[in-house]
Amino acid sequence: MIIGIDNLKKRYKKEWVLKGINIKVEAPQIIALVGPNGSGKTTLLNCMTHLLDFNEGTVELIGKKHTDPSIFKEVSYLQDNRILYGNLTGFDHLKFICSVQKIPDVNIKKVAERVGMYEYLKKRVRNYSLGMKQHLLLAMSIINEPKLLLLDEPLTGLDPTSAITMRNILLELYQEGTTILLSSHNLDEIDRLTNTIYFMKDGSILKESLLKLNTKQYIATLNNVDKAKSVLESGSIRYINFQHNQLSFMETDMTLQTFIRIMNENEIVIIDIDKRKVGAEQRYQELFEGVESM
Ligand SMILES: Nc1ncnc2c1ncn2[C@@H]1O[C@H](COP(=O)(O)OP(=O)(O)OP(=O)(O)O)[C@@H](O)[C@H]1O
Repeated sequence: MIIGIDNLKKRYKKEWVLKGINIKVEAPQIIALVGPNGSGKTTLLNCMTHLLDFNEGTVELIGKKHTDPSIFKEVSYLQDNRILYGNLTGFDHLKFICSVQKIPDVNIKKVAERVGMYEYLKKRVRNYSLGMKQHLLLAMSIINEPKLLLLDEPLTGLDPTSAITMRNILLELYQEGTTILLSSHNLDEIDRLTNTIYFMKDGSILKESLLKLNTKQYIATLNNVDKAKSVLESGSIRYINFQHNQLSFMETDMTLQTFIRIMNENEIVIIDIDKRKVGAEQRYQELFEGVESM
């Protein structure tokens, strides 16, 4: 098991901020953790990596209990607010990791080239821009060639070129067999990286998250949406409310042919029908911005 999280619960004083998280990952994947501010993403990553204790549940990473210190040979965590030392160079930071983890120094040059920070490797970190710091943090996270890479908001502060570099590196690592779990608010980037998204809200992973993205969604404009809704509800067919005269449905819930047949049988006129692929942004809006789901 690469990630095995079972009923993880965490509270701060009386407030439960993780309310029973379950995640199972058995083969390499890229997974995105998406949710509004305060939904519990950082807390979850911190609990997984034993930076925080939790109240209930278990966490297993790379087949070992998360408290086993030996996991950090194979698991890396790029934290959101990780502290770097201004007076040290990028090289010093990487060298430190190499000595602690007994990684050969030749990896420093290799990783610096890979993330595009070779030119400023010997500069002091206090002279780095936000994006340069993010490069260094990424280099520090991948120098051990981890099997599992956890990243909290890795795209913060990156210009478009750096974001592309980051994306390409993550995709390469995935192809080499690394599992990646990242939190991000950048839904366009997430769409380019993966269609496996866990949507988090108030400390839980939403069940709707299990819907695979990139399935087709149809949006139908109808002469009588209310009637269409009650017909679909009576057949327990899932739909999504849209504008006042539109509703939409996923092809996984009902084929287009079935929809047309049901509308015809009930004398509902289909004025227009549009098709699109469901991306992360749209799914986010449906889940968090009040576009109702049944
Ligand atoms: N040290 C703490 N003490 C008390 N409550 C905390 C603490 N850290 C986080 N919280 C609370 O836990 C909840 C989850 O916070 P968390 O930082 O995990 O959310 P997040 O999804 O990572 O948010 P963001 O997208 O803003 O980074 C929030 O309600 C937050 O206020």
